[in-house]
Amino acid sequence: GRHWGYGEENGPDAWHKNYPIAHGNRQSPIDIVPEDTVYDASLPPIFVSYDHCNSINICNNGHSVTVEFDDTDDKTVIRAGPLDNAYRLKQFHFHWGGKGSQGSEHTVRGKTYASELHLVHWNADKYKTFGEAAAAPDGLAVLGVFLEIGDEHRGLHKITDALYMVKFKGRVADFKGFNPKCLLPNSLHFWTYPGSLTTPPLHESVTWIVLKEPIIVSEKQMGKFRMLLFSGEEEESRKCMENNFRPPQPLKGRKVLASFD
Ligand SMILES: NS(=O)(=O)c1ccc(C(=O)NCc2cc(F)ccc2F)cc1
Ligand SMILES: [Zn+2]
Repeated sequence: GRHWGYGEENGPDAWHKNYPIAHGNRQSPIDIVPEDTVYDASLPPIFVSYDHCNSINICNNGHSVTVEFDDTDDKTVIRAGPLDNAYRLKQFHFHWGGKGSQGSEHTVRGKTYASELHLVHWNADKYKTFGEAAAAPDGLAVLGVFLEIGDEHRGLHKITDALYMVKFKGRVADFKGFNPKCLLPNSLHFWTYPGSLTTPPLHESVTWIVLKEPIIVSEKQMGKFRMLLFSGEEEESRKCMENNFRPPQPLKGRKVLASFD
C-alpha cells in the first residue's frame, strides 16, 4: 500500500520516493568494519542513568513493538561518550528477522545478528520537544544493542510475556515499571558515528552509539516477536511482523569512532 513498510512494494528500496533523504550523506544503518574504525582515547565512556526509570506502555505501531517512557524530566538519560548534552530516553524498540540470524540493522564486517534493540533518546537540553529534536543534526542519540541467539535472557521475559497484548497494529497496553538497564550487556564499549533514523522520515539527526557486546536471547524468545502482526485486527491479510530492518547504507566518507582499542 501507499504507507511505508517492509514489503515488496513499500519497503526500504521504495522509501526514497516519499523520503528523498533516503539517498542522503548520513543515512543509517551502516556496516561497521572494526579495522576501519578509529580508536579515540579522548572519547569518555557513556554514562547511562536509568535508575529512576519508568516505562509507561508497550505499543505495536505497525512497524515494530515500542516501549515508551515518561520523558517530562531528566529521570532517564544517557550522557558523555560522544554526546555534549544529556539525552532523555523516549522509547525503545526492536528490529528482527525471520528464521535464522538475519534481523539486525547495523552489521559488523558483514555479520548480521538476529535482532537489534534501539534505545531512543533526545537532546532535551537544547530542544523543547522530541519532534523538534528529531529534525536537528544533534537532536537524537540512539543506543544500539545486538541480540544474539543462545540461552534465554531473564530481562527480556517481561517484554516477550507482554507481546500477546499488542499482537495487532495500533494496540497499546499498560507496561509500567520496566527498567531497560537489564537489557544492556556487561561492557559499554561502543562504536559511534553520525547517522539517521532507520525508518521514515529518515531524518539525519541521530548520533549512533552501537555497543560491541551483544546480549544473548533464546530462539523461543525471538519467536514471540514474530507472533506480532504488521496488520490491524480489522485487516483480513495477517502478516507476521518480521524482517522489519533496513539494510546497511553507504558510509559516504563518514568516520566511525571506537571507544576501545
Ligand atoms: N530505528 S531508529 O531508532 O532509527 C528510529 C527511532 C525513532 C523513530 C521515530 O520516533 N519515528 C517517529 C517520529 C519521527 C520524527 F522525526 C518525529 C516524530 C516522530 F514521532 C524512528 C526510527
Ligand atoms: Zn530502530
